[in-house]
Amino acid sequence: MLAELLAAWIGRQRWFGGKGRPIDELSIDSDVELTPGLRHLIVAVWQDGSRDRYQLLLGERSHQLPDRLTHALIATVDDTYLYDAAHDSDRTGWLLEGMARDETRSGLRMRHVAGTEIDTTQRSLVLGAEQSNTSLVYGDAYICKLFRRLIPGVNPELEIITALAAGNAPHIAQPYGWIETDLDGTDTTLAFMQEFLSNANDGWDLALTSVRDLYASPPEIKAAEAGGDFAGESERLGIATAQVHRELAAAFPIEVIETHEVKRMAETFRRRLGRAVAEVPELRPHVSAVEHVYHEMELLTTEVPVQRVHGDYHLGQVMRTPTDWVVLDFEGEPGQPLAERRALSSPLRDVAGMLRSFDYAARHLLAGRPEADELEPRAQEWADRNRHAFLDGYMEGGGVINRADAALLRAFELSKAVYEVVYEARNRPTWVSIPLAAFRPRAQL
Ligand SMILES: Nc1ncnc2c1ncn2[C@@H]1O[C@H](COP(=O)(O)OP(=O)(O)O)[C@@H](O)[C@H]1O
Ligand SMILES: O=P(O)(O)O[C@H]1O[C@H](CO)[C@@H](O[C@H]2O[C@H](CO)[C@@H](O)[C@H](O)[C@H]2O)[C@H](O)[C@H]1O
Repeated sequence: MLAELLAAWIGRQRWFGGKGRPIDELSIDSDVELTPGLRHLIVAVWQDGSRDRYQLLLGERSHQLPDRLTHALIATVDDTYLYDAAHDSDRTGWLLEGMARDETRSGLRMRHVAGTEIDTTQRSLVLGAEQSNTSLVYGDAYICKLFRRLIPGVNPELEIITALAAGNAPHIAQPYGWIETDLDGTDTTLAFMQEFLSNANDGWDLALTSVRDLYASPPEIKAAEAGGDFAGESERLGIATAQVHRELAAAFPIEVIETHEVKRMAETFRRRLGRAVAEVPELRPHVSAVEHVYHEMELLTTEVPVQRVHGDYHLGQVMRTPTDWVVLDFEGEPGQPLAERRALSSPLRDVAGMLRSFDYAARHLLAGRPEADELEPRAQEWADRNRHAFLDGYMEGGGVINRADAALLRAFELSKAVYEVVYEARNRPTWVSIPLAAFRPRAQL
C-alpha cells in the first residue's frame, strides 16, 4: 500500500530522474525508523526493465499537517499524514544529532568529521533550487546535501572534500559530517554536510551582473572600461583553480598517460559525439570540424599528466566569499557512471569547463532575443576578456598550459560543448543555441 502511494508521488518530484516514463513498480528496499514520526526509506523504482534507487525521509503526523508542510504531502492514510520530511524542520534536526553522536541505525551510519563539533540546535530549510538532489540549509551554519538517486559507492564530493580539508586546503567549504549505508555490499554515501557560505555569491550570478552591466552601457564602452568589469575576478578564479588542482594532485595519485591512451580518449570523445548527434541533429553540420579537432589532439598530444579533477567545472560551482573563491560540488558530471567520475583526468578538462562557462555567461542573456545579433560582438568581447584573464590567473597560480596543450584544451572544450548541447536539449531546450555557438569558427585562445 505505501509502495503504491510512493509510486504515484515520486514521478512528480523535481529530483526524480525517470520523468516522462511510466513507473512499472516501486518496492521498499529499506525502511528504518530514525525517531518517532521520521523514517528513512530506500526505494527501488522499475521503469522499462531497469531499476533506480532513491532515498526518502518519510514523515508521519496524526490528525493534522501544518500549512507549511502541505506542499510536501505524499498521501493521507486514515488519520495519518505521510509527507516528505526533508521539508520538516521539526524533524530534520535529528540528522544533526545523529551525525554529532555518530549514530548507527539498522545499517544507516551517521558520522561527523573528526575534530569538528556540530551545533544540533540549527533548524533547516530546503534550498530553493531543488534539482537532482535536495539540500538542507541549517541556519547559516551548514548545508547538507541528500543524494536522491543512489549510486553504490563513496560519493566523490565526500572523498575529495575530506581529503582536501585534511590538508587545510583554503578554497573549499569545510566538511562536517555524512550519512552512509551499504548498498549492494558497497559503502554508499547518502548525505554530505558542509559549512554553509552564508555571505558568498554564486560565480554565475556575479558574471551575469557584469554582462548585464556591459549590455546596458553605451555601445562605445569596451568590456575593460565598463563599471562591472569581471576580469579581476576571473583572474583570481584562475589562481584559485590552479591551487585546487595542486592540492588534488598532492592528495590523490597522479599518472602520465601516453600516446595509445590519448587515442583511447579521442575515441571516447568520438563515441560521445556520435551519440550526441543521434540525439540532437543540430550538431550534424559541425561533426567534421569537431572530428578534425579530435584528430589534431591525437596527432599533437603525446603525454598527458592526469590526476583527480573537479570534472564538471563551471561558474555555478564556484562561490565568491568576501575574501576568496571557493569551489563546490566535486561530484563530476551528473549522469556519468561513478568509475568515470572518479577517473584520473587532465586538469585542462576543468580549465576547458570554465572557459565554456564564460561563453555561456556572455551569451545566455541573448538566447532567443531579437537584439542577439547586434550584441553578439559585445558577448564575444566579454567572453574573450574573461577567458584570457582566467587563463592568465591559472598560470600565475602555477597551473601549467604549454604550447602543446592548446590542441588538448580545444578538444576538451568541444567535448564539453557536445555534452552541453545534449544537457540543454534534455533540460532547457531554449538554451541549446548557447553551446551550439561554440562550434562556430573563432580565433583560438
Ligand atoms: N557550502 C555552500 N554554501 C553556500 N551555498 C552553497 C554551498 N553549497 C552549495 N550551495 C548553493 O547550492 C547550489 C547548488 O549546489 P551544488 O553543490 O552545485 O548542488 P547540485 O549538485 O544539486 O547542483 C550552489 O549553486 C550554491 O548556490
Ligand atoms: O551544476 P551541475 O552539477 O548540476 O551541472 C549540470 O548543470 C549545469 C547547469 O546548471 C550545466 O552547466 C551549464 O550551464 C551553466 C549555466 O547554468 C554554465 O555555466 C555551464 O558552463 C554549462 O556547462 C552543467 O554542464 C551540468 O553538468
